[in-house]
Order: sequence, then C-alpha cells, then structure tokens
Amino acid sequence: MNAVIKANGLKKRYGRTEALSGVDLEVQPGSIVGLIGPNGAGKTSALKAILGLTRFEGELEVMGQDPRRARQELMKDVCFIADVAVLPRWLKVRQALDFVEGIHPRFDRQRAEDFLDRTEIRRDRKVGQLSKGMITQLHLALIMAIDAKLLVLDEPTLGLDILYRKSFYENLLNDYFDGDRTILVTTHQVEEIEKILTHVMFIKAGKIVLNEEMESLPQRFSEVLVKPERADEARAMHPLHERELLGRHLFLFENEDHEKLSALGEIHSPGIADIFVAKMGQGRATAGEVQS
Ligand SMILES: Nc1ncnc2c1ncn2[C@@H]1O[C@H](COP(=O)(O)OP(=O)(O)OP(=O)(O)O)[C@@H](O)[C@H]1O
Repeated sequence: MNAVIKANGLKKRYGRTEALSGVDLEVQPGSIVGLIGPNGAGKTSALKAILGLTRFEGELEVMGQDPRRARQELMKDVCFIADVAVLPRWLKVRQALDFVEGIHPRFDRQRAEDFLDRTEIRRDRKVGQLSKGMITQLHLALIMAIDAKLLVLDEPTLGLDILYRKSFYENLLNDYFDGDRTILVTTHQVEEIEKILTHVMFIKAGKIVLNEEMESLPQRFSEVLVKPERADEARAMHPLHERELLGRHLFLFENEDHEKLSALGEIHSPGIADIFVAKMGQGRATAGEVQS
C-alpha cells in the first residue's frame, strides 16, 4: 500500500531555530494519526511542510507528490483546518457555503447543509455572531462536505468546552471517516482523542520519539504499582518514568518482560497521556492535557 505521507530526513529551520531536525515518518491510508508534542515541538511546522505552506529540506511525499511543487494539485485531495479564526467575521454562514461551493470542485453543498441542520447555526448569521464552538461546527460542516483523501487538523478543538470537543470527534468519526480517508491531527487534549486514533506519534524538539500503532502500545508500555519496599528493585530495571501515588510508586516501563514486571506489583497498560509524560522525560504535563 502506498503511504499517504512519507518523510525522510525532513528539516525545517527558522533562522537559527531548528523546528524539525530530520523527521522520518510514514502515514498509511485509512489511518487516524495523532501527532502529539509539547509547545514548540515542531507539530505546526511539520503540518505546514506537508501542506506545502513552507519551505523545508529533506524528502517529503504527500500522496506521491512533492508538496513544494504540486501544492495546487494536492489541495484537491487535502483538506486543512488550522485555526477557526480564519473565517472573516462579516461573512454570513450562507455566504461561506456559497464561497466554498464556488471554489471547490468536490464540495457537496447538501452534505454541509444537512450537517448544519443538526446545529443551532442559522444561515443568515454572521461568523462574528457565532460562538467559538459554533464557528468550529461551521468549519467542520464545510470541511466534511469536501470529498478529500487527507484531512489535516491542527489543534481543531482548542478553546472549546468538553461537549463541543466530544461532538467534534464523534462527528469526524461517524460522518467523515470511512476507512479510505486519512486523518492527521495535532492536539494537546490527548485523552479525548486516544480512543479514535489508529496510530500515535510523539514529537519532541523537532524529532519523532514515538511512532506506534495504538494496538501495539499495551505490548510496548506497562505501568506497575509497586510497594515502597520493592521500589529499588523496580528502579534497577531502568523504568522510563516514576511517580508516587498514595504512598506507592508507579513505574512506567518500555519493552520490559510482563512476567518480570508482574512479580513487582499490580501491572496495567498506561494511557497515552502517561506515556507522553514519560517519553518527554520532564513530568511537566498532567494527565488528560499535555501542556508546557
Ligand atoms: N515563523 C517562525 N519564525 C521563527 N520561528 C518559528 C516560526 N514558526 C515556528 N518557529 C519556531 O519553531 C519551533 C517549532 O514551532 P511549531 O509552531 O512548529 O511548534 P508546535 O509544536 O506547533 O507548537 P505549539 O504546540 O505551541 O503550536 C519553535 O521553536 C518556534 O518558536
């Protein structure tokens, strides 16, 4: 199967800052990939390179094409939600539909109308009169009505409350994703999307430090709750991370024998937020929301 995105030694510099320092990755068709990293890790730079919005060094193919040379062509198959603030405040909802219908050959207006019918959004409202959540819904209605092969989302639910965030991902999964399409999403709200992802990538200081199928995470990472008297034994096995929980020690291991670990204490599979904290190595994030 041909990869939808393939990068080899992808580098991006802004003056002296190296935003991407040799990224290698492949995204297969039909996957929902979460690109997760702390602020400034290089997520937006990677997405911009993929969309042909910035110059870069190294090899990058998006649907078999170089985004530096074939941006126009690629945009027929790629959709992008960057920041919901891009829709002008004076634009009426009906005009937004007219506009996308006018410029995009694969826009199915009826589909967008049907989606909007399930929201509170009236067609005669101006974008400036809508709440942030409604603007995101409008954006989603426009994007989901375009028959694209790759959907790229950069922090799509930033600033939305939990109800809007949940319905955003539900809509995406139920109304948009069909197994042939591919979705690449960056977010800080790790726990909310972990259930919809097929693959996860962690990016740290311009480098991919984890690229794994969600299904394989429980094989690779284990968390063990250890009593204080056995904590040194656990430390000697070089855990990735250690934290205290109600007087016990919680150790996170990578690629360690499950039998050996279960001898130390209660063993279970960690969520992505905990794996993220462990991989970043600084314990800065709290579970559920990765922040710096
Ligand atoms: N236009 C720019 N000019 C100079 N430096 C930039 C520019 N855009 C990004 N950078 C730098 O490149 C690095 C990566 O930034 P990038 O926006 O890709 O990170 P990010 O992971 O998307 O961060 P965030 O989660 O905060 O959006 C950072 O050090 C940032 O300061």
